[in-house]
Amino acid sequence: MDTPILEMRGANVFYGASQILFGVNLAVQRGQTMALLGRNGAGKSTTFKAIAGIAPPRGGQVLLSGHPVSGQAPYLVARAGIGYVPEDRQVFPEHTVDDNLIVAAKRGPRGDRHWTTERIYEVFPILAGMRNRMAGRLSGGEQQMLTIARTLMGNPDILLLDEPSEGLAPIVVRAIGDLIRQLRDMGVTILIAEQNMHFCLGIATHATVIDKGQVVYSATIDELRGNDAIMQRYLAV
Ligand SMILES: Nc1ncnc2c1ncn2[C@@H]1O[C@H](COP(=O)(O)OP(=O)(O)OP(=O)(O)O)[C@@H](O)[C@H]1O
Repeated sequence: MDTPILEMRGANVFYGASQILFGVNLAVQRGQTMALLGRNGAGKSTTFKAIAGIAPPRGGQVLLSGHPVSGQAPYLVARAGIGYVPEDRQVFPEHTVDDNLIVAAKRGPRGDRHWTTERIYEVFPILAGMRNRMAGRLSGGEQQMLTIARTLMGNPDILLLDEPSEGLAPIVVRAIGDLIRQLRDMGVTILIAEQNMHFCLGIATHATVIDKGQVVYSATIDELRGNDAIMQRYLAV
């Protein structure tokens, strides 16, 4: 197998004295859409924070294309190629959609500039029609699209999406799902944390299941779909 774009090896993460992650291993290959699934409180967001450098592991490593990034400040991790979209949608509310995108524009880790505002507007036509609108006036779903678009403007090697469907109406969840599928089909490498397994079944190529801070299963999405025992036990379907 090729060197994974993103690898977490034996990560132990603590908040103060409480250990939250216990030796988490995770590997995402180029072009995969990996779902990190688990119940509320299982440790999905903490895994993302550990990767992004916000909650650095006390043991273990995070590697990007084989190079260690753990221990680096979050802005350096971002610059190395990890595009993290946190759960709370962070847009600049008093700035236009266009400005939100422009301020996020950055060459990728190897100087590539694949994502431009023009390219974003082709892939996110809904944002194109709102380019002069204040971001704070967008709906929750539109803000979610804008945060994903802004992160792509940094030309990352991998996109980390933390619960992109959370708090959105079913029709909006479908639109976000279509968008992520489109990015997947364009070859964008994605790691997506979700409680909503059904959302991920139609999007992801691979799945890793986390429970009480430990990885309990990792396989292709089709294998997960055929494994009732895992779904019943850890995903409460
Ligand atoms: N800042 C913090 N301080 C202490 N404990 C925390 C903190 N943030 C999260 N936790 C605890 O860590 C555990 C894992 O939380 P985490 O947010 O990673 O789970 P999650 O799988 O992302 O769930 P959710 O879907 O609720 O976000 C939970 O028990 C949570 O209460």
